[in-house]
Amino acid sequence: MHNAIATVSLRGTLEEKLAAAAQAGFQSVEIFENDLIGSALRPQQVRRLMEDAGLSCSLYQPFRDFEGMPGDLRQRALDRAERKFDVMEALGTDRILVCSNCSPASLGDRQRIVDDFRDLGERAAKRGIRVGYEALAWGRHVNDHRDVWSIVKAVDHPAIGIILDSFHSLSRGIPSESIREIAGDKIVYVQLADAPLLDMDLLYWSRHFRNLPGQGGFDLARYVAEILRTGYDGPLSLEIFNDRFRSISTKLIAEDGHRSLEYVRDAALRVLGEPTAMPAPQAPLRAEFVEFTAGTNDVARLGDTLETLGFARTATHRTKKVTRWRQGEVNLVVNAEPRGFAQSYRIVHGTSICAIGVRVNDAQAVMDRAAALGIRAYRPEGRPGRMAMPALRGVGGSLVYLVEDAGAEALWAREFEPVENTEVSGDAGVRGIDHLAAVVHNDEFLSWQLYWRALFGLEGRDAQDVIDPAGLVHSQALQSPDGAFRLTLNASDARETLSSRFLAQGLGGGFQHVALTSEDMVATARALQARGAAMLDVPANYYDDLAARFGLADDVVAAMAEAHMLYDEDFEGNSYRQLYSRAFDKLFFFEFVERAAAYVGYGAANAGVRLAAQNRYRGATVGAE
Ligand SMILES: O=C(O)c1ccc(O)c(O)c1
Ligand SMILES: [Mg+2]
Repeated sequence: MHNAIATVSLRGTLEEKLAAAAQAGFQSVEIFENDLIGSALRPQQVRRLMEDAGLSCSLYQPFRDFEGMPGDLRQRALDRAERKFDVMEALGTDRILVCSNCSPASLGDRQRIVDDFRDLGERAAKRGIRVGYEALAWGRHVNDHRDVWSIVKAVDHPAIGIILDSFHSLSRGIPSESIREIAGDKIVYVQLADAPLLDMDLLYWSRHFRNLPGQGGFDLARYVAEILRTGYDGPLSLEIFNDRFRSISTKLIAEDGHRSLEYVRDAALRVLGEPTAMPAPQAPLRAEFVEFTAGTNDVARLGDTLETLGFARTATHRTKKVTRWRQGEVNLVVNAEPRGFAQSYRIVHGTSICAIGVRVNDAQAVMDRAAALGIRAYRPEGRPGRMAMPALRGVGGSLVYLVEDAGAEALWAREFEPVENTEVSGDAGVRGIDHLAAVVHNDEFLSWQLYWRALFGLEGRDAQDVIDPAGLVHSQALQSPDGAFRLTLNASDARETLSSRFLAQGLGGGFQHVALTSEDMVATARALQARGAAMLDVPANYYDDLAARFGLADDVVAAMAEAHMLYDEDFEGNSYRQLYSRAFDKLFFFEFVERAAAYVGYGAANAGVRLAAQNRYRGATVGAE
């Protein structure tokens, strides 16, 4: 059992694809026919390249429109197969994929199909080749792996078996339990792909939208578990047709691909209750802190902003220029160190969120799982000094610190000296952190989903397309199963959306806002107003529409308008109330939310209104207009 990847999954020349696959740790590749045909390298040269890189060739594919051809076309198909066997010999592979026939000329007659495969099996056996038959979801007569299995059984030839491809099975909703019928030694090869759940023509969906296990909506853990249950121990291979993958970093996709296979194998073994090579994913218990990096000139200004939002400076770091701000259970850390990670991050991104801390039960187990998934730990370069807690590389170069639950309070006490006589003039009613929102490059949007899902077992919730006045923004929410830790990822191809401006101004992806919980949004709004917090204006039209949509009483709507509050309700009447602060240097802002326990969204219906409001402040600075 090893990790493989089809060359079609990666961008670049065949040489680049092979180099990236080897570098990322794959043991073998599927040579996709078009990649060979378009290459200046002869098959023998490709073989040498693979050997030099430590790769084997586990499959040649696809061989199209073979079975059930009428008249002369039948012999032509068999002759064509012999030519491909020659190529395979030169490439050094003994497995070929025959995908089910899509030709309008093909006949669906079962006996003919069985006879054709028996003929092909005889020819393949003479050359030491195994043929795998794959049901394309849009095959003309055969489009279901259960049909393929019944044909393979009828052919009953040692050189003929089945190839399973998760996309074709799961896009048609074929139950994974059906794999139990298949004999493990008749599975010639396994291809894996995930995909977003779209209501779309199967061929178009498959050719453009496949993605890596852990990036889409299929239950691949169960699919792979059923395959392992048959005793199959051949390669698990990625076959990803994705428009974006064709244009973005080969290295990124190869590395993410390898991670996705480690992740899905681990998840499948867990489904089976079998031992695995890495610790189980641990969902964060909560976001423990958010760390801001601020230059000396910005520290006071940021502090003033935090005070208007109801935070109090409660402690200073014992040895560093770092302060701890609190409100309710929320910890914000402001790092003004003149050297080190926070300072480096500040040089690149400006005063911004440079790290988050997540509370977990067992930090070492998270670090071990990260290592098994190829996620890099952070270790300060050149300054091997003590680190208060372990950290991992996260979005856009920011860090994810791990705070162990059992020692969390002791850690704070050890690192920070309480500030005496803090003037606490009441807060804004904030209790905790509802969610963190990150903006990432569109090219890395799927990469970050995989990171959080594979490492922490977060679950993907509804994807939303949000309308910014300057273009479309894709948003994907991820959360721990119990909702105690929530994250949204946002990305946009349009050049001037708020997300894209954040990326341009901050030179890369990162956390853009922190959503804080309140149990009484009206009181929070009043407290914020009293403290002089700069809040986002919401247009009157919004409130007219709100009254109409939810049938709210005039005085309720008037109170919301007065508070600049956004409101949403799900179909069961569970409510969500939101307020937004103005952005600090246009780089980050705060949201305040009051979430009914059963409300699972993020006020997507309000996002367009919020983005339009933020768009109106373009060019202006807080307090200047
Ligand atoms: O889209 C296709 O034609 C195609 C070809 C080969 C495959 O293995 C596959 O899954 C799809
Ligand atoms: Mg396939």
